[in-house]
Amino acid sequence: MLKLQKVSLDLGPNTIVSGVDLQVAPGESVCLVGPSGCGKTSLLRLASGVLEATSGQVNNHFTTTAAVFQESRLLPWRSLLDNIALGLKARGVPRRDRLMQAKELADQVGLTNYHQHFPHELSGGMQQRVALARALAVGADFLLLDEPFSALDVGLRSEAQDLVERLVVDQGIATLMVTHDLTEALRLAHRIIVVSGSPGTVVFEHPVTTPYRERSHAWLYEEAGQLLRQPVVSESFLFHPDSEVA
Ligand SMILES: Nc1ncnc2c1ncn2[C@@H]1O[C@H](COP(=O)(O)OP(=O)(O)OP(=O)(O)O)[C@@H](O)[C@H]1O
Repeated sequence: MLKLQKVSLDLGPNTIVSGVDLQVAPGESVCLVGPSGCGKTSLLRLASGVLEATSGQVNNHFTTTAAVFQESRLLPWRSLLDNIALGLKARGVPRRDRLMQAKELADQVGLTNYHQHFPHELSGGMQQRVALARALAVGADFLLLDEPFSALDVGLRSEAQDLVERLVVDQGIATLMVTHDLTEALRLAHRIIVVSGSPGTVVFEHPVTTPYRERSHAWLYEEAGQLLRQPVVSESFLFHPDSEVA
């Protein structure tokens, strides 16, 4: 369980987030959405322990937390398998064992035929899957995902979302994911949290109760439309239906 209670963060003279309460339960998938600069990434960094709250409490009771970012941050001079196995190396796992585990993970994320490829030989979507496999290699039970698919085109993004869905549904891995895309959040989340303002505060929460298998494209767009009808949501997406020119 991750629990943020009344968390505020000052960086230099600026208050970045203020009075944020946020929880992620074991196996739960939570998406943070909101306008640029409202403090979503800062909340992930607070959750990971990279940043310390100025006030309030951050308690992360997950055993192993791993993060995947917008850019895959792979080591360009290492093969796909070595990149996946990086965290295992740091933990002193012998080379044979870590390569075996890396192979299994590469297969799990659909990269069976690319074991010896280097990052520059992989597409952006493949690189993000390697980054996910690397997070899984260390046995993460909690994944922090910071817009991991925003640079991908529609097809690759959909494949990557499938993978995260499987991690959540089949393996019960908890996730806290930042995305600018409301349909992505609706597809992957058990709960959506809208952060807005400066400093950022939680302005809206939306539980997504529809089972994953029933979240069709039509449903996603209808549901996103419904959500955007709530002024607090549309305002945080800087979308003002009433002011649109006919
Ligand atoms: N190290 C820092 N020092 C001072 N201000 C910072 C620092 N890092 C971030 N900020 C400021 O904190 C605010 C929130 O940044 P953050 O990256 O958390 O927002 P975000 O919601 O994730 O934005 P985006 O959606 O554009 O990625 C921004 O105004 C940013 O300029």
